Amino acid sequence: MLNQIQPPLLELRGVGKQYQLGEVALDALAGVDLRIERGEFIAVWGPSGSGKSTLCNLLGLLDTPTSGSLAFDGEPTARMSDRRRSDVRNRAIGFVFQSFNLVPVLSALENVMLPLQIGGAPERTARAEAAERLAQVGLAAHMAHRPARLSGGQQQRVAIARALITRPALVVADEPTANLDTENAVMIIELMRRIGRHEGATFVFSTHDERLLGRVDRQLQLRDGRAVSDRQVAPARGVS
Ligand SMILES: Nc1ncnc2c1ncn2[C@@H]1O[C@H](COP(=O)(O)OP(=O)(O)OP(=O)(O)O)[C@@H](O)[C@H]1O
Repeated sequence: MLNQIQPPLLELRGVGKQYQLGEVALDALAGVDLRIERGEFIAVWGPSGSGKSTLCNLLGLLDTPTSGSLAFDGEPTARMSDRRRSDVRNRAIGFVFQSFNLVPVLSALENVMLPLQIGGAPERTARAEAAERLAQVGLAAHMAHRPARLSGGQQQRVAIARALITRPALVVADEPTANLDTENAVMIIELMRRIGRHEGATFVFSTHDERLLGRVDRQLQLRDGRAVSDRQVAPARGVS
């Protein structure tokens, strides 16, 4: 039976993030109301300085709002201890970064294994699951390569495999295509979309590239720290 009372994956009410720069207070985000459900594929877009990274950091529980409330899976983050917040982050959230952030001395396979090993999984299990993930992103033939031997698009695919290895409910990707050419950017977005759809994971990625917006289900536009438009462009998939 459908569970009608399941809370949204993320719920933001009047969220603000203010930075104090000497005497001056800067509102990087102000009054953001947002509900994100399981299985959504969302682009956060807007010009430089509009608050995309700040929002990604809040959604990924890397940072906390200075006003308003944010709940992850129904649990208000304001009531989470630092320890609890990092537990939730490690268990339920994967990250993809603009500059890939792979460990240069490790192979693609070892990079993808890392989150499982940090979580205490036996090496054999981690190795098998990482191999499966790399195959899923089309890199079965590149598992032994170190990042320097991979193209930017391939490195980002390794990073996606790494973000997914713990089967997170949410993947937050801050400008994942900023260092890629258009062909690779489209490939990365399509890959995230396909995997999100297949596994019911929620993907939120930020971009300033409007050409990518046609490939998402929902477009959240930021300007000067405010959500100025929130468009559902494809039916929400949710998770059955
Ligand atoms: N740690 C910080 N300290 C002070 N101000 C900050 C900090 N982080 C961000 N800001 C400011 O907050 C505003 C929003 O920044 P943010 O990085 O979220 O925007 P963005 O849309 O991601 O920009 P970009 O596309 O250039 O990455 C900007 O004015 C920025 O200068």
